Amino acid sequence: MAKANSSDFHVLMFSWFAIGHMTPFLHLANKLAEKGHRITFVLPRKAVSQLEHLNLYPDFISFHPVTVPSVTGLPPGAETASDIPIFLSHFLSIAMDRTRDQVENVISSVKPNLVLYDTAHWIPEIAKPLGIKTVCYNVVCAAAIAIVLVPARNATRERPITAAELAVPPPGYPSSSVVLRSHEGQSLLFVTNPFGEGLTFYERITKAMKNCDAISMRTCHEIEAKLCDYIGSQYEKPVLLTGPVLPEESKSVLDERWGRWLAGFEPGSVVYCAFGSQFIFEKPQFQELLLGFELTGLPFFVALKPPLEAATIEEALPEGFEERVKGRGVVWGGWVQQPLVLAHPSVGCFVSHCGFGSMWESLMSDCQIVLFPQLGDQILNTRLMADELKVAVEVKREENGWLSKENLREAIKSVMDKDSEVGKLAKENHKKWRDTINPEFTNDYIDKFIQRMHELVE
Ligand SMILES: O=c1ccn([C@@H]2O[C@H](COP(=O)(O)OP(=O)(O)O[C@H]3OC[C@@H](O)[C@H](O)[C@H]3O)[C@@H](O)[C@H]2O)c(=O)[nH]1
Ligand SMILES: [O-]c1cc(O)cc2[o+]c(-c3ccc(O)cc3)c(O[C@@H]3O[C@H](CO)[C@@H](O)[C@H](O)[C@H]3O)cc12
Repeated sequence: MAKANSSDFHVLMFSWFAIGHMTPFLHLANKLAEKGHRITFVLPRKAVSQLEHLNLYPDFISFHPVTVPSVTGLPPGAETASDIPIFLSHFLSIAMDRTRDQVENVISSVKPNLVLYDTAHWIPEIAKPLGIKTVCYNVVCAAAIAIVLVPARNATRERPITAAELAVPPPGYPSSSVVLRSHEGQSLLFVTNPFGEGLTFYERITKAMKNCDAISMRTCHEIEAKLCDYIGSQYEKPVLLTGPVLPEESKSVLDERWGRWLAGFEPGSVVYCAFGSQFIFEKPQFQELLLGFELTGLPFFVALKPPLEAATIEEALPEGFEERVKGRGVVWGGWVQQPLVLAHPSVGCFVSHCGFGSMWESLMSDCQIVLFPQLGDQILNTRLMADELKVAVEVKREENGWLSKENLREAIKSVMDKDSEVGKLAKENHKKWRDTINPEFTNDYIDKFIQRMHELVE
């Protein structure tokens, strides 16, 4: 490929069919577009309308929809991970692989300078013969890759990884604090389960990283330097960091009904809770969580999917809950504009699963942060936030993983009570990090990333 300036540099993006992946890819597309690059963003048809409002540069970023084929095991109409329970992700990855011909056609006709992708391990097989460079862009923390998705683990289908193995980091892993506690290895056992035809999750992601020209990550040296270096040495590849990549502006305003409701409370008093685009609670845990919010006595705004055993939020609420919290608590089963909710002056606390997207959004907000991680990578994000940066509090679990309403209340109180030492410390540390990750800092990361991306294609 010929040398290209920003104005004629064309990037094609193709990420895992999940809102938690496509959203950070699109944030990066916006930053590249801001500096004159053109982007073709290939994504499931249905996701176009879900993400359109985040496209800040429609003249530079074109969405190219692909048709997600029907696959046995995948519910009809499912196109992204939000449409399915997590245990069906394997079928979605089969569907993703079956879009290969469509993706190949777009790549051949667009002839981008570079393809940025994740999960679709076959992208380099298409791009390389056309002389197009590829970058595998990871939107989970570096720790989540380094702890299991590296050649040093040498996991195979025939010899699935065990919880005991996962309790010990791989040889050379450079952190003693961002690790899994003994029972937490369980949450990563899925990596040697099938994830696409003839492949495990481990094989798929390690292949995606082995075949690319460079690995990229949505993180920064200031938080994960050693882990990024470890990944670079494991794969023997250059590692390009993009930094946190969050939009500074938004095209939308907060829905009037939430804006009006939140405005009825004191500044910094409302507790907001959300668990990302995929996670679904079981009903008993869902109800206990709500009872925990009730116990705090604080106003709260909970945005969660209805639990597994219920079709609607209303039918899943604890007995008498609605009357008891009337006027100070809302439980909403649909999508909310999370970044705008976090930016609302009345919101003072964010209770989350610590998905990587929510992690960065919480770090950039003014809110106190309470974490209750559910899946493997979220546990490591929580270690970063609560143990390394000390900006958040993790809710204590019972031995069996259960979150009690009392423990949730304690965690929230510990950051929201004016006189709490824990709360003061978290607030101070949080402020330091928010000040560090300022627009100049994030812009420098993007400039460096762009420079290295251009060097790669020269
Ligand atoms: O109601 C909602 C829920 C979520 N969101 C947005 O959806 C995104 C969710 O992404 P998260 O990474 O936090 O969480 P998800 O669980 O959806 O993502 C998943 O895939 C990406 C990984 O990095 C995460 O760690 C993993 O949990 C965030 O940007 C959040 O602001 C909303 O805007 N409204
Ligand atoms: O839970 C996870 C623990 C871990 O150590 C690593 C990952 O990595 C990824 C990942 C996915 C795709 C990539 O290209 C790179 C990394 C994880 O992603 C989540 O996997 C789920 C699989 O069931 C999927 O449903 C979800 O949408 C992905 O965000 C998780 C871990």
